[in-house]
Amino acid sequence: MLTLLSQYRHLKHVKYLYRPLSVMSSESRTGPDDAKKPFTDRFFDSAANGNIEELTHLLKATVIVDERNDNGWTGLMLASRYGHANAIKIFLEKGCDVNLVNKTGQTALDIAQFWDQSEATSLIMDYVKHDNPDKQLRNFFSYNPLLRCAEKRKDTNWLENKMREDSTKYIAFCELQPYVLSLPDNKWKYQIIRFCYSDIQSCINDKNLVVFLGINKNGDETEEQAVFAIDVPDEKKLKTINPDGTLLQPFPGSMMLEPSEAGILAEARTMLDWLDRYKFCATCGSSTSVTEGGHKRVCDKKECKTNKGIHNTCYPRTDPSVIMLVISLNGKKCLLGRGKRFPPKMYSCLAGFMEPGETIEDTCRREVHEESGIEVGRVDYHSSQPWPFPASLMLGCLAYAKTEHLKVDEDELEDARWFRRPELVQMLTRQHPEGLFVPPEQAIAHQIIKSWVRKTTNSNL
Ligand SMILES: NC(=O)C1=CN([C@@H]2O[C@H](COP(=O)(O)OP(=O)(O)OC[C@H]3O[C@@H](n4cnc5c(N)ncnc54)[C@H](O)[C@@H]3O)[C@@H](O)[C@H]2O)C=CC1
Ligand SMILES: [Mg+2]
Ligand SMILES: [Mg+2]
Ligand SMILES: [Mg+2]
Ligand SMILES: [Zn+2]
Repeated sequence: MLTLLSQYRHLKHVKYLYRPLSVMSSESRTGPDDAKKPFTDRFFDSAANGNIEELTHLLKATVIVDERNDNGWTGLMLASRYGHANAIKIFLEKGCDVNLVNKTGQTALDIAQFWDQSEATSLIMDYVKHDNPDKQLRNFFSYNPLLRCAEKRKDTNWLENKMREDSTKYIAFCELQPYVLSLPDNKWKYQIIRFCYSDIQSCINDKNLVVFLGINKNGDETEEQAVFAIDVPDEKKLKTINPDGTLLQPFPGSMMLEPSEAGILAEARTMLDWLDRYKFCATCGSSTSVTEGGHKRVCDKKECKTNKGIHNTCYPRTDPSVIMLVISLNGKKCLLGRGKRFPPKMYSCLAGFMEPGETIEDTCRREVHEESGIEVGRVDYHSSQPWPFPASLMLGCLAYAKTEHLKVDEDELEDARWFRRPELVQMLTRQHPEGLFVPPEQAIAHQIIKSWVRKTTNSNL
């Protein structure tokens, strides 16, 4: 009964977010005034009314497919609400983003299901399942477009020739910060500068750290553009080659790269950091030499144990860490904490490094208990994210609490609190009355929170 009531409250709430023309007076629906309406109003009306002709016309040049109204509704959401299958097909063909949520945290699929629009529901479900396997959530820093071509790393001749080829590109780092150009009036504010061998030649010497990142396939099978990362300790050298460049700070700088650029940064930064930190053999303390295009360090002492058999100390590190959204016993709240070094008013998922011999699930249980005193039962995997500061792999999970009483670890956290769903929506959309917010969409924490908010839209206010 309680669930039914809460669904009904929710229904009223959603219903009045958008009033389509079908519930407005007939005068406003047609007539000469219609043409004078702003394009976006006409766009939302045509989506809600299933006016295919107008929709197709507006989408041709005037309105973007993912345009949103004041309540965060897209055309796809409106077409789904009123079950206009033909309009939905147009949006899907145009490549709209089915993952967007409105200000109450609902996707178009949530809306179609909630309003029992079965054709709309199956159209969107089929699209997500079959037509678009790539639509599975991918986190920022994971869109590296390069083919790593690990088999080429041992081919010294190939690598040496590639390093000098005209088509080869270098991205340069100084103190682990990439050298970038700023892009005015662009959503992604920076682009990593690509240098040719002739540009960067003067910076290459025996001491430079250079990593073969991979091949950029340009569609043409014969043209294989290799991409290398190079550490140039002196920024002035880079300035003389390209005076317009600047070094990009990790935060928030790297969040302002296009996702594919951030993917390349993730590989390059972690590799250069590892090469720089692990100069000596971890087993015998001797010096080491870089091989395999920067992907391996071998001990210079022939008799060293690491030169017999395979040793993980010769290879780059990845430190697995868990990051989890803890869900309360009744499924209506979730737990977020404030790390001591967080920006003021930011709350995020709890996180922690894995320890040897632990499963992902056990690390989640241990870290949540250490940091908040909460006991966790079931743990479900969500998604992962490379986090190149310096070498973490974030394993995102949903963790279901067995207790609710908080005992915050004051060494690590400044605060930890249970938040209800409507408050999370405000935090995700930066509309919280106290100004509280969660990390930006580039962080896996944001994506885990958002997907929980979406999934629980209809049943758990
Ligand atoms: N992508 C994202 O949304 C987020 C990423 N993170 C990352 O998750 C990672 C783990 O989170 P924390 O809460 O800091 O972990 P944590 O809760 O395990 O505590 C950190 C402490 O663990 C120890 N530690 C154990 N193994 C370590 C290792 N391999 N490297 C460094 N310190 C280690 C150190 O004493 C350190 O101070 C961090 O790298 C952090 O940057 C954290 C929150 C959000
Ligand atoms: Mg932690
Ligand atoms: Mg911890
Ligand atoms: Mg820990
Ligand atoms: Zn050694």
